[in-house]
Amino acid sequence: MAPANDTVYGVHAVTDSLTENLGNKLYIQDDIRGKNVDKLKELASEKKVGISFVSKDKLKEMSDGGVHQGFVLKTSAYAYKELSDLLTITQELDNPLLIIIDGLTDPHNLGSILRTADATGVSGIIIPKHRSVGVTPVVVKTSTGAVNHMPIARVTNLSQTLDKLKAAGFWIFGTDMNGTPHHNWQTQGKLALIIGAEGAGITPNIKKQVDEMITIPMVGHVQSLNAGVAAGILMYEWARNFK
Ligand SMILES: C[S@@+](CC[C@H](N)C(=O)[O-])C[C@H]1O[C@@H](n2cnc3c(N)ncnc32)[C@H](O)[C@@H]1O
Repeated sequence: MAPANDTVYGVHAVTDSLTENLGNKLYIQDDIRGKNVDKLKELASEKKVGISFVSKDKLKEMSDGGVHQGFVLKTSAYAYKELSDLLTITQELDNPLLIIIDGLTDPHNLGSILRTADATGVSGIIIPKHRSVGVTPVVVKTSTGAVNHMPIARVTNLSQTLDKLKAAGFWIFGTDMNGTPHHNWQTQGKLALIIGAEGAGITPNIKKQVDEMITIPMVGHVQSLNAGVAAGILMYEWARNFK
């Protein structure tokens, strides 16, 4: 089941959907210029959404005759789960692992995390609505189908989500370069593991809420691992205790 494509059009709707990381492809009327074009081109590029320039008639057809103002966006209509669904799924499990994504923007990294999550028996993924990639066609493709088997919840407030997970008995683990070596990670119980953004890592206020930081020791010259690779190593570290 690939995410169905929906269409939104008009400057405001397109801006909102792009900002919410729901855009798949932006279509711009080929003969218009101005600050809206510049703004939406910049936003699409920031969100890694492709752009095509098409005729006014083509846009009219795509928007079903609606007032498109020169902009049509194809969006992902992936059916996200609620946090409560993930809590229900994990309720009866002794040692579930949830992966929490804090600000990843590269769809290849999210797709790769979904693929390994499925392979290792992770119970679900939590991604923030803002400042993070959602389930786009690239994510679907990179996950090689895992997206269809992995419950993914999108949450508005990651900090409140961590509070709810703690109240449900989860231990919250963060990941960076200054924590407990991953081979000493105590993986019994209900676990949630946070993976940080490609550039900045885990946001400081989220770090304050974790029970413990976990590190994959490194001996070479680079500062950190790719987020998808780090997540993969840690999911296998967790899985080897239970599978
Ligand atoms: C490219 S790293 C971000 C590096 C960032 N400058 C920092 O200081 O955290 C992206 C994410 O991958 C994970 N990661 C990368 N290398 C890691 C390592 N050696 N140990 C644990 N997690 C790691 C963390 O979740 C990190 O937030």
